[in-house]
Order: sequence, then C-alpha cells, then structure tokens
Amino acid sequence: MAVPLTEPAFRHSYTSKTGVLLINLGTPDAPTAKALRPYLKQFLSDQRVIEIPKALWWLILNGIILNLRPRKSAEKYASIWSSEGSPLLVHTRKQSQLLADKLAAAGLENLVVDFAMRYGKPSVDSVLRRMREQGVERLLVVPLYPQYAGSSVATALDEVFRSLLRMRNMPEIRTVRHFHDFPPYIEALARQVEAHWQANGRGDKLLMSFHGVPRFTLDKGDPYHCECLKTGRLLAERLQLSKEQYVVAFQSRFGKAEWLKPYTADTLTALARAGTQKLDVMCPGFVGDCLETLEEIAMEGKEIFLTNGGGEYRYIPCLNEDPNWLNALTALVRQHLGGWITTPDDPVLRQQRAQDSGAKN
Ligand SMILES: C=CC1=C(C)c2cc3[nH]c(cc4nc(cc5[nH]c(cc1n2)c(C)c5CCC(=O)O)C(CCC(=O)O)=C4C)c(C)c3C=C
Ligand SMILES: [Fe+2]
Ligand SMILES: [Fe+2]
Repeated sequence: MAVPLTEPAFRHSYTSKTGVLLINLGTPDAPTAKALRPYLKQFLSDQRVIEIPKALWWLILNGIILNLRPRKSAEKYASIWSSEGSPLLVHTRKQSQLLADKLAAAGLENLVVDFAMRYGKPSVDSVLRRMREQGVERLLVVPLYPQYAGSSVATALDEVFRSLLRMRNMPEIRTVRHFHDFPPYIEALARQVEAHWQANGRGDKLLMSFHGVPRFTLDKGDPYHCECLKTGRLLAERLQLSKEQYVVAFQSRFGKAEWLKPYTADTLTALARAGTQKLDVMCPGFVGDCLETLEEIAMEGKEIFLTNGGGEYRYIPCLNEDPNWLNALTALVRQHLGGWITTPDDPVLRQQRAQDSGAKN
C-alpha cells in the first residue's frame, strides 16, 4: 500500500540543527475512566505489546478489558496524581528541560531538545513535525528505557519510523537502543542507593524490581531479561553486595500467561515470611517514578510485605531529576551525537580555522 506523503513543514536554515528527542511510554490525560479508555486502547492495540492473533485480541480488548480496566486503573492513577499532573509526564518534561540546559551549558550549539510519548500526548508525530519546523535536519532518538524490550524501545522507534515514512524530506537519524550497562547510569543508581543508606541506614536486603514482560518473549530472543539481570549485577558489584544481599524480580504482570520470574509480589511475600527486618526496594528499569513504581511498588508492595509479617519497607525513589542521572543522560546523548555537533573549541574546527587563516596570509 502506498503511504501518502505529507509535506514536511521544514524551514530551510543555513545553520542546520540537531534534534534530541526523548521518548517515554505515555500516560492518560487525567486519572479518570474516561481518559483511561483511549490511552489503554492505544497502548493495548500495539502488536509489540500484545502478541496474540489480532482478531481474537480485538474481541477480548473491546469486549472485556476496555469495559473493566479503565475504572480500576483510574483509581490507581488518582492515588499518585500530583498537582502538576501525572508523575511520568512531570518527570519526563523536567528531564527534557534539564538535559537541554546541560547541553547548552556545555556549549553545544544549534540543538533542539524535546520529548514525546509513545501513547497519549504529546505524540511522537506531532513533536517530530514541530522539530522539522524548527529546522532540525539531524535527529537523535533516545527512548527513556535503560533495558531494551520489543514492547518498550522497539515500539517507540517504530513510531518514529512511522512518522518518517510519511515525510518527503526526512532528517538524518540515529537511535539509542539501550543503556542498561552504561557506567554513568549504574553510577547514578548506586549513588541514589548510597544516599538512601546514608539517610536511613542500610537494609538487610536490596530488592531491584523491573517491569515484567511475557516469558515467551525471552524464548523468542528478546534481550530484556538478560539486560535487567546485567543491570542488577553491575549495580550490586558497584555497591559491593553479595548474592545474598540483593534480589532481582519482575513486576506488573498483565493477563494470565507466564511472565518473567520471580514475580515481585511473590518475592515480597517470601522475604517477609523469611523474617526480613529492613527491606530496601528500588526500580532501576524506570528512570522516573510513575504508576508502576509509586502505586504498585511503593504502596501495594509495601502492603504485601507488611501483611505477610515483614519489618520495615523502604522504597528508594527513581532517578527522576537527580543530578547524577542528568549527568548520565547528558553523557549518553553526547556519546551518540559524536561527530554531529561541535562546540566552538572543537579541535577539528580549531584546526580548520587555523588552516583558513594560514591560507589567507
Ligand atoms: C519499563 C518498560 C516497560 C515495559 C517493558 C512494559 C511492558 C508492558 N506493559 C504492559 C502493560 C501495561 N503497562 C502499564 C503501565 C506502564 N508500563 C511502563 C513501562 C513498561 N511496560 C510504564 C512506565 C508504565 C506507567 C505509565 C504511567 O502512566 O505512569 C499499563 C497501564 C496501567 C494499567 O492499567 O495497569 C499497562 C496496561 C504490557 C502488557 C507489557 C508487555 C508486554
Ligand atoms: Fe507496562
Ligand atoms: Fe501495574
């Protein structure tokens, strides 16, 4: 099928600009069933997320899920919504602004930094078009997920490519695939844990809870499980934790199929029953707090742990606007921009200027 080309609103500029586009998952517009319905419909109609035959899933989604889940999920969102809005949107917006400030402070010129959401608003297509209007000719896309999964990173990139598919005059493009073992990211996580220990004392154990995915995706070759385990191992090594002092588990199971194990809820129950007195809990796979960390882990997880006889439950917030994380994100972006963008004191430019002035003399 031919894809109709829509004319790009591209303003030619003699100083070509480079864009950095952060992409996160997205969130409903409001914590209401009415706002949850279109958000969940878009999210759960994504075949990278739900990999069962389309016709069967259409019946289940429209017949059951979209009738029941919006109300239940809206209640959960209402419990974490802030005066500024949904935490996921609030943190992503702030991260984007802080990254722009840091890149500008580092002297990188002609850069446009923006963010978009895979589901909901602002859409990837609308932000990409705006960036083209601003004269962006080269684009670096950074999905805000440290670990690669088909259902997170790949679908975010699909959405970028879908938008480019309809542009007559498309930008040059680079993508970040993952940063699960990027040393500055591991360092930022470690310092977040150390700051928590400094303020509250060390726990008996550190639980690292990652978002789950269906088990069959691992069997089919999705590297997500391995990348989560690697992040966990690198963080534990940096914190000098023995295998007995930390545990990796997977949360947010959706549907009846088997997901990655161990499940966070089962792990919390087992740790509580085993008499764990002080449990530290973090979610290294989310760079900003959101429904899955604030409601499912900080609230529901705590209840599971306490009702099964556990002692103190200490949730460690995500990286959010932490300066070490912003340094890591800036370093990640700079590494991927390599060669695309220069500062006035770039050695190659300096040499060029020297040659030019030599030629004039
Ligand atoms: C960290 C990466 C994520 C992966 C991988 C992921 C896979 C995945 N998710 C669902 C279903 C739902 N996830 C929901 C919320 C949600 N998921 C992530 C991240 C990943 N999901 C985030 C950051 C959030 C929070 C969004 C927010 O607004 O704060 C939801 C919506 C809420 C609900 O109704 O429970 C669903 C549904 C599947 C099926 C899946 C992999 C197959
Ligand atoms: Fe999810
Ligand atoms: Fe959840």
